[in-house]
Amino acid sequence: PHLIPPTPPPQIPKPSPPAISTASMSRSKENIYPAPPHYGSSSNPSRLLPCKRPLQSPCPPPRRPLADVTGNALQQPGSAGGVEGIDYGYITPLPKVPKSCGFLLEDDDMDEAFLLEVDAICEEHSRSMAGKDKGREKDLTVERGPVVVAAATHAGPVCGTLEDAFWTEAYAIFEECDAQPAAKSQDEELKEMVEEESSVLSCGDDSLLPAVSIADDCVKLEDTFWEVNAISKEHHVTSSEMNQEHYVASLAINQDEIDEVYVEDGSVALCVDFPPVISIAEEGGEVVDALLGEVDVIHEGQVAMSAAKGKEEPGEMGLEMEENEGCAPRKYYEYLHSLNDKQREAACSDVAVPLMIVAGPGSGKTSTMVGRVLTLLKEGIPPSNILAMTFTTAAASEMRDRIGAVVGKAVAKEIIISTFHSFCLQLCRTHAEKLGRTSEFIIYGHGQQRRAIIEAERLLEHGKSDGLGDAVKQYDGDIKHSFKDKAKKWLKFVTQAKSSGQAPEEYEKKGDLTGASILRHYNEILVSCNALDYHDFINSSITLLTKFPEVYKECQNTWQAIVVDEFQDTSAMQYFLLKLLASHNHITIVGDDDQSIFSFNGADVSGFDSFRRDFPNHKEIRLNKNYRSTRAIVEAATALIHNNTKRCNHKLAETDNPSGSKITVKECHSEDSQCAFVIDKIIETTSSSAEGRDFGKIAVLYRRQITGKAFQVSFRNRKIPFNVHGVAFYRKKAIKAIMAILRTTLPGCDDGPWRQALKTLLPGDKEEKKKIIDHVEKISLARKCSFISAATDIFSAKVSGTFKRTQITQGRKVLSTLYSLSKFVEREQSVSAVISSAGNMLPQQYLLEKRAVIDNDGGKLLNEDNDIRSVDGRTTRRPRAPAHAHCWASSLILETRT
Ligand SMILES: Nc1ncnc2c1ncn2[C@@H]1O[C@H](COP(=O)(O)OP(=O)(O)OP(=O)(O)O)[C@@H](O)[C@H]1O
Repeated sequence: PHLIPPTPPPQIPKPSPPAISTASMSRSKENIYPAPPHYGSSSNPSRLLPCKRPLQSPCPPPRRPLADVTGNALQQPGSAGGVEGIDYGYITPLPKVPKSCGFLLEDDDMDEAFLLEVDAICEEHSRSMAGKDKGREKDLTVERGPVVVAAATHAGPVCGTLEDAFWTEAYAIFEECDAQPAAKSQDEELKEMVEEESSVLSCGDDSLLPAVSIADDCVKLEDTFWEVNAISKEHHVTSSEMNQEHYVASLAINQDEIDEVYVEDGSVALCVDFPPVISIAEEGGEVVDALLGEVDVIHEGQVAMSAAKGKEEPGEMGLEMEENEGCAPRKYYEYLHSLNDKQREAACSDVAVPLMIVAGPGSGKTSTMVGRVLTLLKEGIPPSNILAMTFTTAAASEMRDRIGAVVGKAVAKEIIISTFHSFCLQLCRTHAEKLGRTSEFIIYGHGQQRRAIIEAERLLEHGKSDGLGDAVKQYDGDIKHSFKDKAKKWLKFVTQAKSSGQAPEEYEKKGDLTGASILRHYNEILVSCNALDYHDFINSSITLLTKFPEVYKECQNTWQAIVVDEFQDTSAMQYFLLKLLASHNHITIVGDDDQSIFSFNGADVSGFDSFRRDFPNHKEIRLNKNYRSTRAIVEAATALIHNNTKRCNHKLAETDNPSGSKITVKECHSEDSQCAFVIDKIIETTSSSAEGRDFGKIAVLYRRQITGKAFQVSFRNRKIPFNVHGVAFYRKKAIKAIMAILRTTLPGCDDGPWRQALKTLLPGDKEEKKKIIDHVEKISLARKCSFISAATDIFSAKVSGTFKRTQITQGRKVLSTLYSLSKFVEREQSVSAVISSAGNMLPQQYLLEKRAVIDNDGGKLLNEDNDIRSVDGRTTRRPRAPAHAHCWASSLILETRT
């Protein structure tokens, strides 16, 4: 129907075209958070909340004279840009008028008198309308000319003839609506807020619910809206699909038409002069679930952060809630509010000033760091340009979760929260060719490093013996053993050299020619094996930043702010790297020299002094209050640490916590008595617990892996279920074995994986295998050929002076199995199938070391991957090897996928 308002519509300010560039339609990193919207003078911060899904029927309209209603509410196709011939509802810019209980009259002849009459009828009926026939709002008919009613839902206009009964009914509806606000829920309040401050995308088909409503000031359309559109497109949700699914989407709105009502597929949108709000109404169906999720996340972040922009920095106390209430990103300020004064001061201090936070244990440094990152975001630094360095992946994920809780997961996901090593690894992989490697370079762990050291020793020895003629003589068993004996020492030497960034030339200068030569050979071996070790990650990253200006520039542009956790554990080289990355001064370090635990890895607590020296304009804040421990623990720890004469920061730890029970110190004279004491204590504690035995609340910390093993045996014997934390996935024997087997399938695989694969796959006991491998190594060295070609030669022989015939046959079988696997790899597309095959190759007795152990009473003994671990080689129930192999391979497959 052609809709005509009974009175000239009021002057609705025609919004200017959106000041938005097409670039903003893309989800540009720089512009994720648009400028803050103007939120008016609302005094209730909760009203700033975005309306999340679902937005159902709008707020009930107040009773109003018809003329007013029509006068304010109506939109004509002509005036508002609607498309003729399409039945559409209308948008009422609330709160001027009720949103959708308008009366749309479509008769040219309707004049003022008519309207007065209608008003009179309204008036009349307004006195006698107590609850009749509620819920018939969509079936109304009217007598005196066609009237369109957009009833209390967004169902859209319904035509009919005017009659008294109509008004009675209409007012009955109003009454009903008026009654509702009495019991307003939070959702309703929110909904009401949205209605007041937004326009609603409505539709002309009463079978459709409004799906997306966008409000914007129309002068500057927020990027969020375009993000929603982009996501809709990403999810291939078209408006017609949505209609099929009973959705109306915002897709109908085009950038050029944003200042007008636009209609497509029955949907109508109008932008009015209110803050941007997106609300989503959903009605089942999977089509847009992902979309809704994404929109929610973006929206959360957008609202929090766009509101944060433009806010004044919190004052001395960090917060000026009252003043800023109207535009504060609630969660951010709530978060800051949860911090104590010192923590808040640290979190909110000027982002351009280097900041050092010296924080005692349990003093909320993680909480403060989270606050700091939130402030960086608030200051407009895009999340993807913030680099947070932590020392463990667990710390990284905790931090991300905590940030995500405030700004939303999507934003938190964009922040680079990484360990030093994984950050550097990424950098090295990206620029691997500059380091003389390919991006698939191998990472050498401890075992491989040791072998490379032995190799370096041999090369050194070889160099020395070059002039001696019969080189082979040099490589007899004794010399080889001496290489191995010295390997530990040289590995330490190389580690120290690398963690202090020393090159072979520097040792040469100092006159340490042997050290220089070992280091040089070691580095050359790694280059020729396309490998880097853990220390190389840091050193090579420094090389990239210092020798390649383009890499430096790229990093400067990317990492606009850096936050470092556990600063006390940074090594000299890591510190140097930080200094390079943070030449813009946007750096925050958090740490506590009392908690330095990585000195074995080159950690250098003097980093605090270096920071003070290198960033002279820095600000220093100390957090002393312990929230985590009882007073007894805090005092004992303080007393103990006072004995450390090398401390550079003398901090006084305080706590408001209760004193708690006293600490028991028990001196045990053997490992067994220590285990027995601890287990007795556990049993005593759990037996006296009112909640019944809950072993899960007890933790046992031990200093060395070997002690852990003794505990595991004792726990098994005493039938106490336990988990073991701490063995990294890739350090598990089975995983290492599978990885080595897989590596042998790579072209040009070096000796290490072959050696490990043979060790895994050859039958026999440890000694027997060692003998075979040593012999192969000896031959490979003497012939100057690879390990695998020596092994192939040895096992191809029919007879051997060294080995029994069965051993040769077994060796041949292993090589043939590995060869079959490499052929399989060539034709198999599925990585999972390849990993499974490698897993299935592991011999049974090897797997039994890691078999499932079901305790007599059914209790499970679990390690951190929920894989049940044996502790002493005995089993109570032996699973079949293939099933177990599959289990390990599955873990690896999973790991590979992630
Ligand atoms: N201002 C505060 N008010 C109340 N509790 C707090 C406050 N700050 C931190 N906490 C609580 O103290 C505990 C320790 O906080 P957090 O994990 O941030 O400290 P931490 O310094 O990182 O600890 P650690 O030194 O052990 O790594 C947490 O339970 C946290 O909720």
